[in-house]
Amino acid sequence: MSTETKCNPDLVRERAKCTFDVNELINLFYGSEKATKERRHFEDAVLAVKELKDAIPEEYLSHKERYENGVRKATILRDVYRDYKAKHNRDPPPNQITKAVIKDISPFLLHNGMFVPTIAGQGTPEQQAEWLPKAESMQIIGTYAQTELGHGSFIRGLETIATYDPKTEEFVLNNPTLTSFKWWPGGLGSTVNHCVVVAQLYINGKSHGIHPFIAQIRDLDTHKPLPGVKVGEIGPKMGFQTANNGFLGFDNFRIPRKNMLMKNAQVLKDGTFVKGINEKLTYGTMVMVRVGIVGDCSFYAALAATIAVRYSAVRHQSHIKASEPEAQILDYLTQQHKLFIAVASSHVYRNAYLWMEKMYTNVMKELSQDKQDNLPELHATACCLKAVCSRDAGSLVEECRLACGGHGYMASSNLPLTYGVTIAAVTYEGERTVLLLQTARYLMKAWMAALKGKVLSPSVSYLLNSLKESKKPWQNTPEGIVKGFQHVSFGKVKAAYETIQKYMKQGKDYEDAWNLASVQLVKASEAHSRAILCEVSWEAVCSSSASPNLSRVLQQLAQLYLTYWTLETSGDLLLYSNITKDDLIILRDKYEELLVAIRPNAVGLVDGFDLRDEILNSTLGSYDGRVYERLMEEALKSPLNQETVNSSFHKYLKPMMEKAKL
Ligand SMILES: CCCCCCCCCCCCCCC/C=C/C(=O)SCCNC(=O)CCNC(=O)[C@H](O)C(C)(C)COP(=O)(O)OP(=O)(O)OC[C@H]1O[C@@H](n2cnc3c(N)ncnc32)[C@H](O)[C@@H]1OP(=O)(O)O
Ligand SMILES: Cc1cc2nc3c(=O)[nH]c(=O)nc-3n(C[C@H](O)[C@H](O)[C@H](O)COP(=O)(O)OP(=O)(O)OC[C@H]3O[C@@H](n4cnc5c(N)ncnc54)[C@H](O)[C@@H]3O)c2cc1C
Repeated sequence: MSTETKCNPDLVRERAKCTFDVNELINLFYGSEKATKERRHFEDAVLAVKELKDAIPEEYLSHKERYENGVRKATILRDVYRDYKAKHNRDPPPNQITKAVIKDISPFLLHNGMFVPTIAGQGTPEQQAEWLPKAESMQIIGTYAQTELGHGSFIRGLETIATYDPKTEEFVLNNPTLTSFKWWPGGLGSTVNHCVVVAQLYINGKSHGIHPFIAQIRDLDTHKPLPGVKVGEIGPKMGFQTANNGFLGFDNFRIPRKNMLMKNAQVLKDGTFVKGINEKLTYGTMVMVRVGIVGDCSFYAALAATIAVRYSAVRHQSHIKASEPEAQILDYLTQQHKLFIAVASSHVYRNAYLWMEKMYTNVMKELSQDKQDNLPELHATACCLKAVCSRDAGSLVEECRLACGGHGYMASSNLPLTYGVTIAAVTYEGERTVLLLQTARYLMKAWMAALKGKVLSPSVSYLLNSLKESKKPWQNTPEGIVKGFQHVSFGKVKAAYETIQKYMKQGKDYEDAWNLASVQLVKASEAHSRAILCEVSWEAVCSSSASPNLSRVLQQLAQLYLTYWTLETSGDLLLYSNITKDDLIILRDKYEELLVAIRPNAVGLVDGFDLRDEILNSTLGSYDGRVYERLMEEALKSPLNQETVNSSFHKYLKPMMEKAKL
């Protein structure tokens, strides 16, 4: 982090007021002092590589140049990772330094994030031994090719076909229609030479559902598409410009039998199909990534909050009192209302991620012992938390951007790009509504079990408690609010269930009744997610090892999250819990008191995310607060400022002006 010598005086004053030790917060957020040290050490090593610095901002490059620059930097970054591993005999610590280097999305994201994990998770030990060393050392580069032009959400409807030919012991891959073309996979455009292709398996004319296959699609020397492969890039998007998303189609393209990833289902030499213990295990990589996305949401909320809070401390505009100098915009309560929820939410998502990671690890361990009891709970929880956190995080980033006024609209603030990247997660790895409806299936089953008095899984056991406790009076405490959200979820689950029953009594079949109740079902899933987020984050804060000074502030943040959402969803609470109008008025006042209480620590709290200037990549958010100087410095980098008179003056403007004289 930079020293404070050249710091903006407002930021110096803000840091002096902080009531807790920022380093303690950093160490708590990232796990330990050791973890902080190692992460910073690795970040230093990356940032020391001169070739990773951009000569001009990426926004001035063409689509093609931007991609090429992304690949260039991704390969250098990969060397730094490899060298670190060789020197320390372990992977680099978790870090976000790729953001300081690639800025947008790495063309290798899908290689590291899904190609390698799919081989590890879906391959037999022999398949892992064949492909993992090559993939991990980047002798081969891959992606995860599942989505097609015609189908993304409903993956049983995928049209890519893998037909088994027992004579040659090969699968023949085909994309028979335009809609069957793979569309979206990151890196597919021009980077990868391999992919995991998800395709419908046919043996002797019989369909056996979708399965993952490894296909080499480009020559390793020339990088030309292999015969029978049509591949390309899909063009510019809202973000993800350097992710190199692509399309892919096969025409009678043959791969050996051993290229079907066979940890779950298998195809024997003679074409016998052997079912796996659970066909949904084929969806395993998606579950893992959904868990990871909750962690990403914490990062993006922290990044946007750091930029907007620091900027708001430096920016002065208008007066609170006419007799006083222009106020820091951070002193306006409305500004605090916009920003502090982003700071609080980052902590909430972080705690939810750590909680989900534990659940994921436990279930993976159980699956390795052929125990699947907790898989449905993992799937349902990962679906709804991914759906709710990604949408909330996108809205928080946008609110932070708006809170920076006009300057938030500048690319150099890094808030527009951050919004584009954050909001993509609402769609990828399972579209929001579709995932919430998956959770709703689980909630309906849990509700039916609750009605029968059965024991429920931990994440839904509150449904049983709520059945018993619904008449207890409301309590205006954090624990009481958590219970309140559980009552809302309980009420919405019950209402959705009863709506389905109502339609069925009217003669509708279950599927139609489900569709007619689906707005309520989605809302029930959202309420369930909110109840989990509130409970998990409050418990994490209560059980944290923080010092009293830090603990006080973390509790304020957690309470801010609870009261913010109580006030946002007060209608639901009035409907489904025993909260009263008077309770809500008390909580409204409490919320405003919390904003005021957090205000002196706002800059300390975002410093506690420990995001370096290079990661923030923002004129508005740097540690030293030199906002106006950086805005001007960045503007001067515009190619239009590299010449006094642009040629368009002579070509167009002058002729136009002269014509106008005639
Ligand atoms: C912990 C460590 C974390 C480390 C993190 C690392 C992170 C790395 C980051 C990397 C970033 C990567 C960037 C990603 C870029 C984007 C990539 C992509 O988008 S890839 C494509 C993603 N596509 C999707 O997500 C598709 C969404 N659709 C589906 O998943 C499915 O079609 C569906 C689940 C919506 C429906 O499937 P279907 O087979 O039709 O099932 P049913 O609805 O009929 O349900 C039947 C039954 O199955 C259960 N089920 C469904 N899925 C699962 C599952 N994954 N696991 C367990 N069980 C599952 C479902 O609940 C039903 O159960 P039932 O008891 O019958 O109700
Ligand atoms: C930036 C980005 C990167 C991506 N990277 C990859 C990748 O690397 N590999 C890959 O394979 N894919 C990738 N994808 C694709 C992504 O996984 C899909 O776009 C996503 O799963 C959504 O599917 P869809 O586009 O078919 O949306 P659709 O399902 O067509 O959604 C359109 C609308 O229909 C609604 N809808 C659909 N089904 C239902 C239903 N059953 N009930 C109610 N409403 C429904 C949705 O709610 C939504 O409102 C990426 C996508 C993006 C945006």
